[in-house]
Formats: sequence, C-alpha cells, structure tokens
Amino acid sequence: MTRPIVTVIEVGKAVIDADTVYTEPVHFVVEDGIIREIGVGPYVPKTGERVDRYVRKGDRVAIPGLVNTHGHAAMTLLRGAGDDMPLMSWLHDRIFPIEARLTEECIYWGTLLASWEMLTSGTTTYTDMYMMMDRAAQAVAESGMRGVLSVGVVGLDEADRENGIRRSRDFVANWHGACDGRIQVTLGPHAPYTCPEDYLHEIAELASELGVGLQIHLSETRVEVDDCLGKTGLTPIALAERAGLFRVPTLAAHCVHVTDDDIEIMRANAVHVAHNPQSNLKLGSGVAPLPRMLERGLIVGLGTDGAASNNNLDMFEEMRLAATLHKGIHEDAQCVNAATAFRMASEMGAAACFQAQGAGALRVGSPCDMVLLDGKSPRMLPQHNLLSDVVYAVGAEDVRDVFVAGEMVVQNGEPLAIDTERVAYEVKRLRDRLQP
Ligand SMILES: CSC[C@H]1O[C@@H](n2cnc3c(O)ncnc32)[C@H](O)[C@@H]1O
Ligand SMILES: [Zn+2]
Repeated sequence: MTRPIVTVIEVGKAVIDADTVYTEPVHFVVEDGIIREIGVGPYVPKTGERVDRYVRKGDRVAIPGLVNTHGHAAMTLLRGAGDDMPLMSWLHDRIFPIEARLTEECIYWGTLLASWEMLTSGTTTYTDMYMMMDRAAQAVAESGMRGVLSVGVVGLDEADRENGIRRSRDFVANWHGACDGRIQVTLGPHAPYTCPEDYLHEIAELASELGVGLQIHLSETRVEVDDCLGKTGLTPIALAERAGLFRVPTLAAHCVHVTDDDIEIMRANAVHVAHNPQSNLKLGSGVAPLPRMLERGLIVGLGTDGAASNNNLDMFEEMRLAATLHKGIHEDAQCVNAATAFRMASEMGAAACFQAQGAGALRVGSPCDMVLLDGKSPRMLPQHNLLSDVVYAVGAEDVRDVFVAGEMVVQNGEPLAIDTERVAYEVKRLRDRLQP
C-alpha cells in the first residue's frame, strides 16, 4: 500500500464554513487531498509523522474554494460580442451565429481562458453546458479545476436529437469521474423551448440509465413562461416534471419567473437551483424569488452564467450581488444575509451541483479546495467581522493562492498549470476569426 501524500498548510485566519471562523493562526493537515486535521497555531509534528510539503502563509486568510453552479465556459470567447439585448434576440441574432463558427480549438482555448479567470478569482469548481465538450474536459483536466460538465443538447430536429443522445452517452463514458473525480458529468438538455417534451423524457431516461444528473435552463424569462403556458397549458417547471425530468437529480438554472406552485414542485422533487443574478439583470430577464426558494428549503447555488451575458466569471461579485439585490427588492436589510450568500457560493453551491458531502467547506473530511486571500488587503481592514469582509468587501484581486484537492493550482495570483500568455495570444487570434 502506498503512503498518503501529506501537506501541511499554515494560514493566519480561516473561514471554515459560514458558521465557523478562526481569527487566529490555523494549520490544516491534508492527506491525499482530504483535510484530516485542523488545529489552532503552527503545526507540531507528532512522533513518526512525515510531512511531504509545507505551505506557510501566515499573512493569508483561508476560505473554501468557491463553486460556480451555472455557466458556459468557452463563452469567454464571446465576451462583449453582444450586450444590452434581451435573451431571445441576444441568442438568435448575436450568439448562435457566432457559435456556428466555433471550432474545437475555440472550445479548448476559451475554456482555458475561463479556467484562468475562475481560478484566479477563487472558484475551484464550476459547471458547464456547452458544445465539443471533449475539448472543454481536456482544458479542465489540464487546469487542475473541478468541473461538472455537460454536452448541451437541443432537440428541434431528428438529427440534433440523435446527435445529442450519442454525444452525451459518449461523454459520460469517457469523462465521468475522470482525473480522480475532479471531472463529473451530467446531461445537459438546453431548455424546454429547445427540447420538446418527449425529448426531455428521453434524456431523463438516459440520465437514469447512466446514473448521472442533469442541468437545464428553466423559466429564465417571462416570454419563455408565457409561450410555454400558451403551447402546453403548463409552466416550464410543470412541463419538465410531466416529462419525468425530475426523476433524476436536476440542477435548474435561473428559475426567475416561478410561481409558488413551481417552487412546490421543485421542493417535492428535490430540484436544485442555480441563481444567476448578474446575468439575469444584464439580459433584463428579472430577479429570481431567491428568498422564497430558500424559505421553502430549496438547495440554491450561485452562478455567473457565460461571460457573454455577465460579462465576467467572478463569484465574489455574484455573492455580493445576491446579498444586496434582494435586500433592495424587498426593502429588508436582513434578506439573504452574508452567511446565506457565502453558503450559496460554497457549501450549498457544492451540494447544488452534486459534489460529495463536505465539499465547499474546510472541515475535517472535506476535500482540500481552498483559497488563500491576502490578509493585508485594505478590503480586510480593520476586520470587525471576517465573514462580512469576504462577502461585502473582498474582490477577486485579493485572491493569492488556490488549492484543488490539496494541489496548489494558483500561486501568488498566477495559475501554475495554465500558460496565460499563450491563452491570451490564442483567444485574440480566434476572436478575429469569429467575427461574421
Ligand atoms: C446547447 S449549448 C448551451 C447553449 O446555451 C446558450 N446560453 C448561454 N446563456 C444562456 C442563457 O442565459 N439562457 C439560455 N441559453 C443560454 C449558449 O449560447 C449555448 O448555445
Ligand atoms: Zn446558461
């Protein structure tokens, strides 16, 4: 039997989870990527204990790696390609024509650009629904991130339907659980307005057969809901339930225009939600009833959506927006407090995208997905309340070092496994080819 790799990480302070904050020096003992011990003060080796790696960062504040529960990574290549438009014309008039020109290398370099952006802004796990996903998975494998990846499928004609099923099946076979479990696969039916009910049913059956969950856009705009009601007499969420979608673990993105009955359907079927406040605001879609969903006990994570509708992948911005937007809407300063927003960006987000128990926190037994913030940042002074600083004040620029499964993937703000100069060169080259 091989001996585990033991890493000791010493930091100045640590947010273990939304309810547990250490304001004194802390050490973490990590064995094969899992946190085995947390102690106050410097690490003192016990007799016979061997440590393979020491990381001494006394001026850093440790937080769990952030979890982005909805996005389309390679859409970084489309950042700024279509702004100030509502969803449907944005998709049909700007995005789909550019996406028709995307090649495999676009997906690879676009996903690496997203990984660079996400890792250096403190995200260690992200979800993705897009195309040519083998190249996205290759980028995730190389970058060191965790990804919950899906082939985005639409079913408006027979050829698309067959391709979607075949590609999804192959993608699960090739990548589910790859890279020591860093890559997880779900199915990715795009939305009820691009996947007819019988196709949603077929995808749910496939997910069940393959033992994976699925992610889908649901009830993002008022137009989507009104069209669906007009055509079927059901809301998109009621339609998805009738199609049998919710018989498999489902992560529903957006859920902006949902009724109380919809929320009850989601609760009864344990549907998870990805709340994307920035993208919903920018596309003029509206504001999801997050407080009602949380009150009813739904598991809700935060997401950026793609970089063409956000227009960045910064989860600190998303967390702060979630913790302020709903206060304003409801004229209630206690609505979605700092702890709730932090939980959604970490532990609840990890649960929302089907990560293992303990993921998204820094407790004993959790995977060591850890972000070290600059404890000397002006945004963390004078430090009345560390959790408040992390949610309301800190920004991506304060992220210094990042670990995924105990491996350092960002050091002093630089990704260790991504050639950032090359990525910058390649995405500029590809941008020029994408213009119609
Ligand atoms: C079939 S691959 C995924 C597909 O989704 C598109 N997309 C990006 N953002 C959104 C959004 O907010 N709502 C619906 N669809 C979206 C993306 O451009 C791809 O075509
Ligand atoms: Zn989306």
